[in-house]
Amino acid sequence: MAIEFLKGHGTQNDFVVLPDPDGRLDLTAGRVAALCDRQRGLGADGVLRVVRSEAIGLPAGGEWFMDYRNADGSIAEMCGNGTRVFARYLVETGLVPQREFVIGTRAGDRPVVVHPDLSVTVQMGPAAITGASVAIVDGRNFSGVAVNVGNPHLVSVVDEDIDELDLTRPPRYDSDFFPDGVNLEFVNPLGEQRLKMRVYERGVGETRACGTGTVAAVAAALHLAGTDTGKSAVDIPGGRVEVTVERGASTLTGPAEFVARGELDPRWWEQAG
Ligand SMILES: N[C@@H](CCC[C@H](N)C(=O)O)C(=O)O
Repeated sequence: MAIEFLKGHGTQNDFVVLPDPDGRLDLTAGRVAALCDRQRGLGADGVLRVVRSEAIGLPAGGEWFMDYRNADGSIAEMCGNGTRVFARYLVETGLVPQREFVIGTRAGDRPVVVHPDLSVTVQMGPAAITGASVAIVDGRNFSGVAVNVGNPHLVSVVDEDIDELDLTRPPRYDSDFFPDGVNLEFVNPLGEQRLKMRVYERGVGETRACGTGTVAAVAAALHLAGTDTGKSAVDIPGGRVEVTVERGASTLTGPAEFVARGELDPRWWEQAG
């Protein structure tokens, strides 16, 4: 069986997209890790399997389910940048005839709009403040706001330039507070309605963007300012996204790009399993 793939990214958070409408692929953690490996595979921060919701018996309001996996093979509830890439794929291939529709994810249904310039807005659901904790980078403590955007985040707004932080090694965090792991964001406010952010993603490492992370960052910054409603541009190493947060809802708008498409070598796929 030929296995098609596409390579795409959202603000340089990059993904291997695997079209699998009928849910036939045996997508093991080993295969995901091999696909995402930048030396022995295609290289990516994660895998987006495009599967019909009914084909895998998962509850979803939309016809299509985004089966997202992190580069280490672990499963995550949600991926904001991936949802934009996923939405553009469905529209450009004609699998979805309209530009406003719903994508199923493990965090729930996510309505999307694919704009004429092919940027995408995702309704990201609630960004819930769940407490406070600490991230430790290079032995230094950074207090943070815990935010759940379907997946867990800890956002530290820091005084020093985030470009100076050494994120080559995993920051530490309180695993009692985050028993399933956490995505760690470090943020500099850049004035009115603008933030700069770096992220160390659960299951991946430092990435050039994280959509759920940018929503968490804006929600945390608003929370620290004593409010729960607002909007902000967020500059990440891979570009810029726009985020709105209100009570019980949030949106993420940004680009979605495709780089390549091809077929996996079936022998490589077998060995990778
Ligand atoms: N890059 C994604 C988030 C992917 C999942 C995350 N690493 C997790 O484990 O929760 C995004 O754009 O939101």
